[in-house]
Amino acid sequence: MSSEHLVIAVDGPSGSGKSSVSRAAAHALGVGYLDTGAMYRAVTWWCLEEGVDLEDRDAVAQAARDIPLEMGTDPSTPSVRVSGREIEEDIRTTRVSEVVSKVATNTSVRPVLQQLQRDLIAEIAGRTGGVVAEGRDITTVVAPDADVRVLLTASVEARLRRRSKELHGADHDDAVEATRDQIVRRDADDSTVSEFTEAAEGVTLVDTSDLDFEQSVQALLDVVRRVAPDKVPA
Ligand SMILES: Nc1ncnc2c1ncn2[C@@H]1O[C@H](COP(=O)(O)OP(=O)(O)OP(=O)(O)O)[C@@H](O)[C@H]1O
Ligand SMILES: Nc1ccn([C@H]2C[C@H](O)[C@@H](COP(=O)(O)O)O2)c(=O)n1
Repeated sequence: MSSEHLVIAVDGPSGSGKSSVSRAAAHALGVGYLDTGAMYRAVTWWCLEEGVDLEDRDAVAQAARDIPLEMGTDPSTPSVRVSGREIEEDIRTTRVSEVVSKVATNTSVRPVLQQLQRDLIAEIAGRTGGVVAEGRDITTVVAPDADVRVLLTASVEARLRRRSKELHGADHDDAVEATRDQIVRRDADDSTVSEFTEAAEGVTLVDTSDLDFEQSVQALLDVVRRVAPDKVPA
């Protein structure tokens, strides 16, 4: 990327650790953070609140244009606001998770949010000296010219175990099965509109299947320091 600021793009499948690892890396680097999945979730939440039919593609695209959305960009205090109301917790509920792919696979919505994400990436990077932006299409569509582009992945088994621990506090077989829809079905739906299973040209693959959380953060930071040493804040 031609700007003087450090732009890091991270994509990956559900439960790979994109959000938590990207947030920790942004914190370590002292730069801003953008969770683009939270933007699809916020539009979904707003449509449910406003009674917009998620099957009505044009109405949902209009909602994506109209939503009074404010994305928090401090990696230590994630925040998503709509009309001034904090909805960070509301957008993580099963009610939203179950249907968010309907919004994310709406090809009239995607260009609206993608442009908003490009604008936010430029604004955050200018304000904080850099940004880690994560999602499914950041390395390929939103910021293909980012300084550092990483596909953060992990095996389906590892991702199911992680999400299962997060949602159910356990990773025994029943809990893992209860989590399958959140990982496998959602990835299948989402991958119809974005490529996040294989690293595109120039994108570094980081497989965290056998890494713990701290090691995953370190692996991402290692790539950043190797690929863009001159832009890493002192
Ligand atoms: N390397 C790791 N080892 C163990 N647990 C991890 C690791 N990376 C992330 N986690 C944990 O896995 C869970 C899922 O991580 P996270 O929410 O960051 O994934 P994600 O890729 O952003 O998922 P989604 O796209 O569905 O939001 C979290 O509880 C997180 O703390
Ligand atoms: N750049 C992005 C970010 C997210 N999505 C989709 C994938 C999910 O269906 C939904 C929520 O994402 P999550 O919070 O689970 O990472 O949004 C996308 O299509 N493109």
